Amino acid sequence: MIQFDAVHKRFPNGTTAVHDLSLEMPEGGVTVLVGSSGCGKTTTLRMINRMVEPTSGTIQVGGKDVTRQDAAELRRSIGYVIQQAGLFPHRTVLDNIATVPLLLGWSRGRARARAAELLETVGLAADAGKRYPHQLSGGQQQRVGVARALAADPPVLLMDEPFGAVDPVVRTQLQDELLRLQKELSKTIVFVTHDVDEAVRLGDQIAIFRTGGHLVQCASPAELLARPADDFVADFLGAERGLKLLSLRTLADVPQGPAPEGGTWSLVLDAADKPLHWASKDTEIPVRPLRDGDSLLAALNESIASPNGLIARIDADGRLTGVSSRDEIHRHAGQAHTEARVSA
Ligand SMILES: Nc1ncnc2c1ncn2[C@@H]1O[C@H](COP(=O)(O)OP(=O)(O)OP(=O)(O)O)[C@@H](O)[C@H]1O
Repeated sequence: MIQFDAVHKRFPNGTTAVHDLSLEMPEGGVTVLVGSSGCGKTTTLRMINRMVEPTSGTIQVGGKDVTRQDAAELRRSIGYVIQQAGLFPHRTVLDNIATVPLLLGWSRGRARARAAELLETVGLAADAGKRYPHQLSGGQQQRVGVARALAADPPVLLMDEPFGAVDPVVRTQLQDELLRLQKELSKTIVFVTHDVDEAVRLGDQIAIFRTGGHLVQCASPAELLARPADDFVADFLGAERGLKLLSLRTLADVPQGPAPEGGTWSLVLDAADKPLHWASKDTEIPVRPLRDGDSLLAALNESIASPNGLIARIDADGRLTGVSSRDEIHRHAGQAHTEARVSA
């Protein structure tokens, strides 16, 4: 666990970057720091590994005051990922990943074997290890950045806008990868972003800051979306925060029935029972079938796009299990909102 107690940071030029911050970041969870530009997110992050020293207050990692530890040693025990990966341009990918293990005194062979293993963990082909950073795409470089941060298996990872410089499709892939990795590794992650959707997707808790380094609210995504503490938080989350809340709920509880027969639209399946499209007498409309783990938001979206308001549901193998109606999805969406408001 990372614990901030009454932490204040004032830079020599008089700027207060962080104001009286008390915050707990739970072990094995993802804490996302969001807020407008200049509100103190990066400063907060960098105080954890002592790249910035607090003016007053205490920060503990795993129960130990960071200011009582050797700064270089502390940094080696905490993974750090930044925007555009920050890789060493003249070292191969493998050597980049092996940096911290080598600093920790591992043998070259062991460090390289670990680096090769991590390449696979972050979804890169083995031959990427021999290349130099500029020979990789932005998304691949970010993956190397994550691998490098994980190399010495640190319990804590600090990630400062790690996916800020890649296009939206790659960004979603990198978020998926991080969620997959986190399921396996359960690191204590502190993640800075400007993007509310990214925060909602990745965070176990989200801390919202406003200018002057003031923490306004820290809560789970569902709690925050259902009960923003004030207008600043509500505005920050955006007008569609109701829809964002639906992105956190799955389709699993929405009932399903058999696909209709004999109506205007019928669902056409292939030989393996996989939905292909909706068909009427003279038109075919594409279908995007959904699984139980897909979100209510995706279901609502698909039910609006569907010509008869029905969505096709499939199992893990892609076979049709049934259909659900727009009304049913709508009813569950409303229920999800009420529950979130009551339990928040
Ligand atoms: N070394 C420094 N000296 C003086 N002021 C600084 C220094 N570093 C940051 N600041 C100021 O402290 C405030 C907080 O900066 P910080 O980088 O933590 O904000 P941020 O929320 O991460 O911003 P962004 O989202 O734009 O990256 C800003 O006003 C910034 O200008």
